[in-house]
Amino acid sequence: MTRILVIGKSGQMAQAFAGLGIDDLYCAGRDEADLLDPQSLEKALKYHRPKIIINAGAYTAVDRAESEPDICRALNVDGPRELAGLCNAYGVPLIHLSTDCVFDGRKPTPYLPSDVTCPMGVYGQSKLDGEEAVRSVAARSIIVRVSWIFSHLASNFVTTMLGLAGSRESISVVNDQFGCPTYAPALAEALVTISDCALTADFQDWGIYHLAGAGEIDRASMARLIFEVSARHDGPCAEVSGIPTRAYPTPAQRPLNARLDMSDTERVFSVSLPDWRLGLEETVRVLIEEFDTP
Ligand SMILES: NC(=O)C1=CN([C@@H]2O[C@H](COP(=O)(O)OP(=O)(O)OC[C@H]3O[C@@H](n4cnc5c(N)ncnc54)[C@H](OP(=O)(O)O)[C@@H]3O)[C@@H](O)[C@H]2O)C=CC1
Ligand SMILES: Cc1cn([C@H]2C[C@H](O)[C@@H](COP(=O)(O)OP(=O)(O)O[C@H]3O[C@@H](C)C(=O)[C@@H](O)[C@H]3O)O2)c(=O)[nH]c1=O
Ligand SMILES: [Mg+2]
Repeated sequence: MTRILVIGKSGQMAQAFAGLGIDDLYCAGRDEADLLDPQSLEKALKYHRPKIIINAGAYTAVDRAESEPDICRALNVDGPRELAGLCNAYGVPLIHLSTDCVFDGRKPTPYLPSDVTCPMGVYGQSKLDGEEAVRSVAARSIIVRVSWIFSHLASNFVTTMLGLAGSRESISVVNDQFGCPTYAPALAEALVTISDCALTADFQDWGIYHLAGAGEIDRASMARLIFEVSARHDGPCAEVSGIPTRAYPTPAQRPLNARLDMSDTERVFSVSLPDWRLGLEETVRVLIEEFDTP
């Protein structure tokens, strides 16, 4: 029996869910549940008859989205809308993941779920439109905005930094983008707790929530910490020189302030994530073991 059906199999969060080793949690890859093919979604829903669905499928290439808006919107807006419609029809609540990129980062303090959104790029706009599509279609949905996910499971800022250090002595990294890094396995565990809460008979608190690792940092300091941990494990290291975002132009702009206020999530679900640095230790240790294994 499938209690929790996760949309996604090979992605970072999907792998983190699979890694929890929960018997009645099933991760469906796009061969089985394709966000671009509503019929396959319905087939998966009918087959697994889940109590709840977590959508971990998405288009996540922030820069590439600027030149591929159609596929980005198909995956982040149209797919979630179809999924939400099916969840409604079959009476299944939906947990949908979103991002700090729905904000423009101008707020000086951490963002509340109720703060005004203003995405700065195609990815952020698509995630915001996806949130609205899900909320308007599914009577029982929880949008969880997360940020700066990392792990040993897929490409992310930590793997990028360690990879670059293999061939460079010094790396320039932006020091004016602040956020809350989030360890994928800890996030997956917390999302299962949120699912369990949502499945209790008297749960009514559907809506938008924020969830990210405890502790905030800028990207350059995060890179330095990555190399500090790596040095302790005899892994690759590089000097980090902090630069302003305007000196590192990218196709898509990221919010300078990506920090999320998680107090609603703590209050409603009694869930919070541990300090992200604990996850960094584990991530770097495993990655270096993998480098060293012939
Ligand atoms: N990574 C980050 O830093 C952040 C991510 N998020 C959000 O978290 C969620 C998970 O992100 P993450 O795990 O990092 O993303 P990944 O890019 O690692 O994984 C993307 C997932 O999307 C799935 N997918 C792609 N195309 C389709 C399709 N046609 N049908 C079904 N599934 C498809 C992939 O499926 P398959 O398994 O079949 O390959 C894969 O599992 C997303 O909603 C993202 O927006 C929010 C903030 C930060
Ligand atoms: C590789 C590199 C990046 N950077 C900057 C670019 C960018 O502003 C920042 C982070 O780069 P990345 O491309 O790794 O991270 P990015 O893919 O933008 O991460 C985002 O992904 C999406 C999916 C989200 O939803 C966000 O929460 C966020 O996690 O670091 C440097 O300054 N120097 C470098 O050498
Ligand atoms: Mg990226």
